[in-house]
Amino acid sequence: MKIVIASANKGKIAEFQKLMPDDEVVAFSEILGEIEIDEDQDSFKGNAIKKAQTIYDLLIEKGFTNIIVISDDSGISVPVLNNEPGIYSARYAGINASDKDNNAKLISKLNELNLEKTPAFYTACIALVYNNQVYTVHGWMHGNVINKELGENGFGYDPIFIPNGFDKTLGELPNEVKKEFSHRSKALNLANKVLDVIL
Ligand SMILES: O=P(O)(O)OP(=O)(O)OP(=O)(O)OC[C@H]1O[C@@H](n2cnc3c(O)ncnc32)[C@H](O)[C@@H]1O
Ligand SMILES: [Mg+2]
Repeated sequence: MKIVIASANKGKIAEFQKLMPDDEVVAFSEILGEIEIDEDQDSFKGNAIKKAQTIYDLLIEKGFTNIIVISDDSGISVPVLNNEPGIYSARYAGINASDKDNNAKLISKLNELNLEKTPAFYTACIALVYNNQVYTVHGWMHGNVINKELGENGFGYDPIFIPNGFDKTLGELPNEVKKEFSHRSKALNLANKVLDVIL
């Protein structure tokens, strides 16, 4: 089945392709080119719906029929920092901030509090649009963030995130390990259950 991913994040798109090996998973940019969507909603859910619906409407306008669009709005929350950066994870260190910039900002916040390590969790909201109906599901992954980057695997905050039950960061652990229990995998499992019912 052809599923259009309403994301411009290469790390996320790669994870979706690995998580759905039997489907044809296409990034929206391959069909529509580059599009900026203003993530101005106040929740992961609001932004996920906005991204999925925007791409779905553009594809319908182009004459596509019977398509499934999936978006992902996600981020990391650190309770000791009042759940920062949360929905602002992509632009924590400013608009157009790189993963390195965002990790450096989070590390500096930990250092200000003299913390080498503190609990944190990832959230992913996946919005799915099919037949002009929107469905949303969430997944979470708990662990700790540390005040140094370790490893090159994954993307985003993965080099500073140690999932519960492990003593290595997601930057050090193989991608296959993250796939087993990530916020994105858990949300996608629920999205697949929705697809089982609506298709
Ligand atoms: O909106 P799209 O186009 O999907 O791409 P994005 O990178 O802007 O994605 P978000 O708006 O959802 O922001 C998510 C932020 O949280 C980070 N993030 C989300 N999931 C992650 C994961 O599995 N591992 C590491 N960082 C993650 C990611 O690096 C971004 O900085
Ligand atoms: Mg975004």
